[in-house]
Amino acid sequence: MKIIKYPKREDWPGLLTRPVLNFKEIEASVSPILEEVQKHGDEGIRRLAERFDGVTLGDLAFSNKEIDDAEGQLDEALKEAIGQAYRNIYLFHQQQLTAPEKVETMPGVTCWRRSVGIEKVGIYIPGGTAPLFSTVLMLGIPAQIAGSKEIVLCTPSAHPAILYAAKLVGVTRAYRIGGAQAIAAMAYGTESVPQVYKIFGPGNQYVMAAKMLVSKEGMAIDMPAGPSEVAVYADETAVPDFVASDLLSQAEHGKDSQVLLVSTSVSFVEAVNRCLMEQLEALPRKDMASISIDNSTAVVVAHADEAIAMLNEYAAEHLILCVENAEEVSERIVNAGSIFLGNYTPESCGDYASGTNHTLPTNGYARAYSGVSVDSFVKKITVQHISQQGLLNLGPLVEVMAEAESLQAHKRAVSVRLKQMNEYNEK
Ligand SMILES: NC(=O)c1ccc[n+]([C@@H]2O[C@H](COP(=O)([O-])OP(=O)(O)OC[C@H]3O[C@@H](n4cnc5c(N)ncnc54)[C@H](O)[C@@H]3O)[C@@H](O)[C@H]2O)c1
Ligand SMILES: N[C@H](CO)Cc1c[nH]c[nH+]1
Ligand SMILES: [Zn+2]
Repeated sequence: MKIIKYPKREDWPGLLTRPVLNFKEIEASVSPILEEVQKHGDEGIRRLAERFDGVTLGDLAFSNKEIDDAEGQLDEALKEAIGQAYRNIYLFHQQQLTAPEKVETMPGVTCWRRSVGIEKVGIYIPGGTAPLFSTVLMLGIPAQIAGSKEIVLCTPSAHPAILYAAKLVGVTRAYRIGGAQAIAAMAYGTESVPQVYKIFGPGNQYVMAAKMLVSKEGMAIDMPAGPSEVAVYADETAVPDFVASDLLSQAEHGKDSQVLLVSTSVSFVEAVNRCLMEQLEALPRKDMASISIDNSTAVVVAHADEAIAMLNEYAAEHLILCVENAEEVSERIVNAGSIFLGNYTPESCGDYASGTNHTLPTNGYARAYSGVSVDSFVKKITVQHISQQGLLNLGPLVEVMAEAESLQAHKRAVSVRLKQMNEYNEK
């Protein structure tokens, strides 16, 4: 792990830049993929799957039989774990649905908002390096709670746990399509894949770039959720072995994942680094090969205030606070996707089963975006009702405002009603 001690303030931006993402280059390779699907539909998808996944696709959709048979291929312990994760995630997300409250802004003028599930949603489930069936729960459960009628799933992996989870969350159609071509299929629609109204889900840099490109063309997306990352802020109350394990857990997502440790203690950082090396060496050879710590950095700062300023500038997807008074410190964090407090709250628990959502903004987007929630799957429609008395109260001031904007037809829509009410009252 690279260790940087007491960097100058002006060096922070360079230090905190996610090093591997060059959006211009990635977009240039993703644009032709989108075009191929737009022009050639299913055939384009098949060609791209051969090229990028090395597979020859027959039917693009998983059959009902494949989905039904998936359950039989999972052992009981995994099914039970998925079941408990489902219940925790459901419980946490269900609280996010709030009942509409009617507000009387003036006597006789009532306004409220209704939440309506987006009817057709597309969820992308990463499966290039690992079959992330937990993501099916993270996207499917809020879609279910929101009341989305059509849930289309795309993934490059045919792992039975993905298909089993898809059935649990009520996916209507599932397709064996991965990468940017999956995003294109759901954005434009093809002979087999229906076009959706909003696309959700994390993925590698190609998937994330594809989502951003189709969003420029008007497709709604949840957020830019690319390669996973974690920042840990730890002091001497933290356990170096635990911190090292958290850093490795996100480095495991791929070579483009970045992990960052911030601390005010040089000796603590060095202890974490030793643990990191020991843990890496203890891994079986095949796992060792898949974890890269090339993008791991530890920064030692002089003061807690500086650490908090740095973390707010970095805006991590996941932020673990293993410091004294972690909850108080968390109140000072304004940019992060999801925060984990204390020595016994590993990020892995949020990744799978504590209840919160693991689809979160990466690459600094946590400055402006939230992670996925039920809100991401609903539209809020405002409704209002004005009684005759309400129009008598509100109408005259609308007439004044419309007149001032030189919009006579707007004014008339009020005047015609006020006039009718006056005539009626005079009779
Ligand atoms: N931010 C989040 O909330 C979050 C959550 C879970 C996972 N993730 C991230 O999701 C990612 C999963 O990545 P993955 O690769 O395992 O699976 P993936 O499903 O995202 O991508 C695999 C697909 O990428 C395409 N591809 C591969 N090489 C390509 C190339 N050179 N050009 C164009 N397309 C190419 C292939 O078609 C393949 O099907 C990881 O980076 C992980 O960190 C993020
Ligand atoms: N850490 C990933 C991004 O939040 C989610 C995940 C899925 N499986 C394991 N981890
Ligand atoms: Zn993870």
